[in-house]
Amino acid sequence: MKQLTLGFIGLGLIGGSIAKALKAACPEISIIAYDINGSTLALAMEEGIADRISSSIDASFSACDYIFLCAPVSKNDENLKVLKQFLTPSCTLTDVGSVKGDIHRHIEEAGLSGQFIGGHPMAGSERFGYINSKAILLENAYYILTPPPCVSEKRVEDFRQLVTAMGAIPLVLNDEQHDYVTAAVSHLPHIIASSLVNLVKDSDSKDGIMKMIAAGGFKDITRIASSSPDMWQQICLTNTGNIASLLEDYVEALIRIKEQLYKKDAQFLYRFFDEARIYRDSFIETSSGPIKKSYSLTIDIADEAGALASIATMLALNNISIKNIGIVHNRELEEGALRIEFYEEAAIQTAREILKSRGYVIYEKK
Ligand SMILES: NC(=O)c1ccc[n+]([C@@H]2O[C@H](COP(=O)([O-])OP(=O)(O)OC[C@H]3O[C@@H](n4cnc5c(N)ncnc54)[C@H](O)[C@@H]3O)[C@@H](O)[C@H]2O)c1
Ligand SMILES: O=C(O)C(=O)C[C@]1(C(=O)O)C=C[C@@H](O)C=C1
Repeated sequence: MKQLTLGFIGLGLIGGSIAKALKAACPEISIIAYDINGSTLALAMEEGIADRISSSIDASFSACDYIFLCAPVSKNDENLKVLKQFLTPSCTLTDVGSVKGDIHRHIEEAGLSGQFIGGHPMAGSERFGYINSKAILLENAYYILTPPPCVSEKRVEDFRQLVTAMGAIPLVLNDEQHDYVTAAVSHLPHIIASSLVNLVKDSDSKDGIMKMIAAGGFKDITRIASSSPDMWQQICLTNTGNIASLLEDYVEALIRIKEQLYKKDAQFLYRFFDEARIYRDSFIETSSGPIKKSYSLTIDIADEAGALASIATMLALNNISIKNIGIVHNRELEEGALRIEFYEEAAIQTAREILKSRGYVIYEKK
């Protein structure tokens, strides 16, 4: 890949992950970054991810072959107004927003459709900020591209190659298709997760027994309820029509289930769970899709001060990044159990060896 210059306006979870993935794949790439958070920029420089940082959107962005708009969606519009004067015609402008209709409208109003390709990596996390960004976040994730019809095929093809270099899988859709499908598989699920958490919060007893015993099922389906409320507020305010329409279908489906539940309709209930099981299982078979394998193990730890810290330190000293770590309360073991999740296969393998050599008993799901 020719020596490209990339600009990032906003270098948080997604901007940071893209920058890290591209820098790892093509170290010759040069990156200019602007973010309102000065410490983010300083860290990106220190880590060698940014080659230049800017305290504003200025003429340094004129050198860019690609500019990624990765600030929160409401800020992208303001940034675009300032950036426009520094854009050269050859530069491809892209964004990473979770909703595409709005940005496409703003780009058209700005007369920039010919050099814009909407982008949306279907990968993320409930965490945010540069500090949580990881090159691996994009690996094998679908990365949706929404080029306006007037964009040249060459520009789309070049951008596809850049997305492939990140380790992601490019998929071209139009902005309307994008907003409908993501409403179904991303936006509505976030509303469902948060409403379920709120239901449990409102139904729990004073001593929080529901919260205490909530196990894998509840935690699996509600992880995303920990996501940024700012981001999800923006998504709901910009993809309102699609989300509301799917929400209506979903409410109707829930009402049907409630009716059959009262009727104790055994056949309906079996079919309901069975159809969902078959369809859900078919997702896992698409192994290169965005559903990532989870690399986690559970170990026994003594119930004593510092036990968790010493394991975290031991792994950090061996350059192993931990994705998640926490005490597991819902298992039969007598002592405490610690579940550790890693980002990749190589990390779990090394961790397994280190922990075994220190005498830890390891449990892993087959
Ligand atoms: N989080 C996810 O799971 C996910 C996944 C795919 C796409 N997205 C989309 O990516 C976009 C960014 O989300 P994120 O998760 O990276 O958020 P983030 O909060 O991690 O990052 C946003 C970054 O923008 C910076 N910023 C804020 N205001 C700014 C401004 N006016 N100018 C320049 N920088 C500014 C922040 O300091 C931060 O570093 C959102 O539009 C979101 O829809 C998020
Ligand atoms: O994995 C998560 O935490 C996510 O919520 C990621 C997720 C999604 O819904 O799948 C969230 C929003 C994005 O626009 C794309 C991906």
